[in-house]
Amino acid sequence: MTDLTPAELGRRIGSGLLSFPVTHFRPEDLSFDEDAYRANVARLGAYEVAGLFAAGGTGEFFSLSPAEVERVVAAAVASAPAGMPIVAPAGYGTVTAVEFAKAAERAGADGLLLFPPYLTEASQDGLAAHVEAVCRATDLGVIVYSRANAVYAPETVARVAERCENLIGYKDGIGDIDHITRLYARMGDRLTYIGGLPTAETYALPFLELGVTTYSSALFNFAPEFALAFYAAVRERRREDVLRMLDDFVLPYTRIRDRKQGYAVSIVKAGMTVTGHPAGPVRPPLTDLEPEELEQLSALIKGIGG
Ligand SMILES: O=C([O-])C(=O)C[C@H](O)[C@@H](O)C(=O)[O-]
Repeated sequence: MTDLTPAELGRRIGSGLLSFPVTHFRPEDLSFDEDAYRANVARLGAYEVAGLFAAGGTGEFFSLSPAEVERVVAAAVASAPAGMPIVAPAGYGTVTAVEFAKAAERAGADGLLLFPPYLTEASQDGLAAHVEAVCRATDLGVIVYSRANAVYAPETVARVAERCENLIGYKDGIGDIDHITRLYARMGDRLTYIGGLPTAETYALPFLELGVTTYSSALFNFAPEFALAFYAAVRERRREDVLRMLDDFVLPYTRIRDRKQGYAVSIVKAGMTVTGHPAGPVRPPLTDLEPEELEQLSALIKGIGG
């Protein structure tokens, strides 16, 4: 059971960089490689991060069965250093999302990241009911991931936050300045705001001015020192340093990422391979990088000392 109240969890995760570990699969049959996953969580947990989001988007939540998600979250809880907040995923339709919330509690997680419902579009009233049902089913702090078919209007977030104290965070996967400004102006420090666009470093500095104090770093998986140095430069508003690191590494990296749909995750697993921390292939429907893309990535990573 978590020691953190939802409000404490919100403060903790807003105070530092967020780790979104990949999920390890065995090359021969794509089964979950728990030993390798645990070793990686222990390795990443030794760095100064504010929270670890197990089986998130980068952790291929969408390719795991509910039983696997629970196993991955329990493995993260068992292998991260004591006191590291662990956030578990919930997703798909409302009934399934509630089941994920229960499973997260069983597995010992400290909070929940609520992914968009599967497939269908929904009205703002429907989205509000979806989030409220999940919040009411758990004592854990809940962060909504606003993206794709679940873009939460500021009024919707405010309405649910008023009814559910454990709605503590808003993760943005849209990048609409107007939207974030309206939300922050309305909710201020009642929520923690997380940048959650692919390769979130790209937007970190301008987002900080909008109240978004942290972001989900997928790069942190294979370049933890670089990711932490980047985060420090953002928080200290060292603009020149941020721009240099964007130009040297982050933006060329996104050019490889943009070659195919789904590469935002595949390129992270490729980064693990080229830095000597293999996490296995991605599961379908994602596809792995081509050999020549792997070489380009390797050269880029060498350029930042990785
Ligand atoms: O759920 C997730 O893994 C994400 O939100 C996506 C990434 O961590 C994203 O922010 C990134 O690629 O930096």
